[in-house]
Amino acid sequence: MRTLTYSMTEIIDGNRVAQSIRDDLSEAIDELEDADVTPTLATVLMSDDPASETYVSMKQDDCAEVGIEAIDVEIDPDAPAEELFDEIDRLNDDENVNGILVQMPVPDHVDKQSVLRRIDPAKDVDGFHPENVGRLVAGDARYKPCTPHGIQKLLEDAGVDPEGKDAVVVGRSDIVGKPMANLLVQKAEGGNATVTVCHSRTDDLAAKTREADIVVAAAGVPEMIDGDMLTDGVTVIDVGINRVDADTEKGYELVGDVDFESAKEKANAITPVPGGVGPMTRAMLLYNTVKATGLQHNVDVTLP
Ligand SMILES: Nc1nc(=O)c2c([nH]1)NC[C@@H]1CN(c3ccc(C(=O)N[C@@H](CCC(=O)O)C(=O)O)cc3)C=[N+]21
Repeated sequence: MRTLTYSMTEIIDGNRVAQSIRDDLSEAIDELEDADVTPTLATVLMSDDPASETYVSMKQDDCAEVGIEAIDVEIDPDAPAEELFDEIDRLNDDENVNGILVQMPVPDHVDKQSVLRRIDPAKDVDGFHPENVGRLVAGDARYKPCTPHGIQKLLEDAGVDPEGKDAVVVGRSDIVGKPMANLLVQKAEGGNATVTVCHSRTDDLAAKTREADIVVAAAGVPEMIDGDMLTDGVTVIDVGINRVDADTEKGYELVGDVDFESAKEKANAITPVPGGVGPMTRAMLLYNTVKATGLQHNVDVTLP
């Protein structure tokens, strides 16, 4: 008897999952409207980097789609840091503003940690303020950082429960790697994994990733994880959004931290770039903005 085996790899559609989050946010937004409150997000851009400009404008479009009011603040990247701090203070004091996002990176002459500390933690919809980081680590998160939270939603959608699994996070950034590892290890839904955090000083990365049931690639190095570094049946989450020069209309193409074609041969499920994690990051920003608005106005909102 011959056994025919074949495997189907699920391509996890971040655009679809993000759309369903946006749709499901309408319930909470209606509940806020019933209380005469329109959730409002202020984005602050102090950069002329085209990628940053693109991301901020996408966030504004997302807000318009779901009925969140967007306030768009731009600061000359050559202006003194005080100008940014004054703007943050003004937004902190503005009762109509529920969420504040200062697009990273800020210019070199602006101290990033001071920016993160300056934002009212109640309006810190990125979840980057030390108070919110502390609460996350303590297992009492208020605003989960958008990218790791979005990844939890993608895993859930793909039917991958991290509980009991070996998860390898590649990258130790404050905005993705560290909070991702924290969420995956926590004794909570979407957590309970055994987590290894790898980074640029890791000895024999491939030996670690080959042991993983779930790999989250967030190192910011184009296509650094390939199929040879993975085991059969792995779930691969690619956080990379590297712009590499290419002969396209825009002059670049987006490449993940994962070599998609070879990784797909091993994976049971994998996120593409674009159309994977990126749209989820934006959807969870809307989620946090709605959550923030509910908290600030004592409205018990129904979140997806
Ligand atoms: N305070 C702050 N908060 C952030 O959340 C933040 C930040 N600063 N600085 C930069 C990074 C990057 N980031 C992205 C979000 C969505 C996409 C995204 O939607 N990407 C699309 C494609 C985008 C394109 O076509 O260029 C996709 O992957 O399908 C990308 C990148 C948020 N960030």
